[in-house]
Amino acid sequence: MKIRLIAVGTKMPRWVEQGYQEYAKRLPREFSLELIEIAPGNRGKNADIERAIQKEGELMMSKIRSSDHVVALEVLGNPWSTEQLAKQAEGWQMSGQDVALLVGGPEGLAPECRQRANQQWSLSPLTLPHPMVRILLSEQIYRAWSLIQGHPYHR
Ligand SMILES: C[S@@+](CC[C@H](N)C(=O)[O-])C[C@H]1O[C@@H](n2cnc3c(N)ncnc32)[C@H](O)[C@@H]1O
Repeated sequence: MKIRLIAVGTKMPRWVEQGYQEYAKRLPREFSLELIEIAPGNRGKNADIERAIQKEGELMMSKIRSSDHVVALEVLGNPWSTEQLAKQAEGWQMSGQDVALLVGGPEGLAPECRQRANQQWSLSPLTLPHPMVRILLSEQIYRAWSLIQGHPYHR
């Protein structure tokens, strides 16, 4: 199974890239995590925010494959425990589908991306900054893999 993290935001600070890579690089090929960055829409002075979200949504949709199992990261999504996440991940593996995890920009995901999602996953009831979401995701995906494998990382 390949997991693709499709996330709004480019040119992240080094600590974000390092934090994300720290866990993503530990995953094996058969449970790999790949990051696809979506350029944020224009939010400059007098910018049309609706247009920015729409543009992000179009770009994100162009990266999702018709065969993907799509999981939208949402504050109000399902608050899976690590054990529940590991069960979900086993189900994703058994389905034979690749997985697309969607992370939105400052105002969240575009409506068509929300509609395309097969599941919604919440990392916390807190609204998190999207760079931090990437790092938490790579750590939790690695933790779920560790749990499935019986690897000592997850105790
Ligand atoms: C700054 S947040 C957007 C906040 C926006 N008001 C919303 O409700 O979606 C940017 C993105 O990070 C992700 N995100 C933020 N907090 C999250 C959480 N607690 N659980 C899951 N995803 C979260 C979502 O994908 C969101 O679209």
